[in-house]
Amino acid sequence: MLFWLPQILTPSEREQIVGVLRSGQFQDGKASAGNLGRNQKANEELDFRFPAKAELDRLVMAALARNQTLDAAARPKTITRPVYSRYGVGMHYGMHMDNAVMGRQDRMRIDLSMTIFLSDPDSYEGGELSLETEFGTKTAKLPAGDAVLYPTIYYHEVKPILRGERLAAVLWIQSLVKDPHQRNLLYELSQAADTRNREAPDAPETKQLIKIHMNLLRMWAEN
Ligand SMILES: O=C(O)CCC(=O)C(=O)O
Ligand SMILES: [Fe+2]
Repeated sequence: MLFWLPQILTPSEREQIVGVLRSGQFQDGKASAGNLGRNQKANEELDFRFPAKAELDRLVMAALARNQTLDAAARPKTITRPVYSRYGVGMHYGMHMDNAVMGRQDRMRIDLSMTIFLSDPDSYEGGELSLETEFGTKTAKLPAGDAVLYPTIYYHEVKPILRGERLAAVLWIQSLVKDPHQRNLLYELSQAADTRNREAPDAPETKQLIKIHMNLLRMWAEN
């Protein structure tokens, strides 16, 4: 399941990030690519040593932490720091698989990938994120401040930029629930439980839904 998370960043947060990126030091994205992605990757990324990056990371992490859809859809255990990428005209990231495991000392399994779109989609041409799913090719080119969240099980690419510039923040998540199917069932169940809890908080089936949701999550969550 692919999730569209509208306005995960407020307009002012997005502007703050873009403002810092305007004066940022970028380096060749190949530096951070795994072996699998290096040849496909033609973009630039904010230097991880750039002093203002820590402040941006805090801002993004706080935005992720308050997003309830993300919590229900991903059940995050660990979230990487964001990579801030810049694609100018002609840049792209060809078809690749993201690494299944990241980190050196603190290794984490990668279950979900996320792109937060930072540029107004009208300001650049091309630059769609395109995913090869079991339901065919799905593309995302979202309004600035919106994010797409997807299980890291698909080949995907960023199409070449034909005009303008595409800024994005990308990050990866280890979930408490590693099986995408179980995660999706829990997401739907939490939706149903929330809806019934709003409509009929005292109904017996509301209690039942909440109980099943909690106990399935307990059964499937691994720490
Ligand atoms: O920028 C994007 O939308 C995705 C980038 C990507 O696939 C990656 O960094 O692995
Ligand atoms: Fe990727």
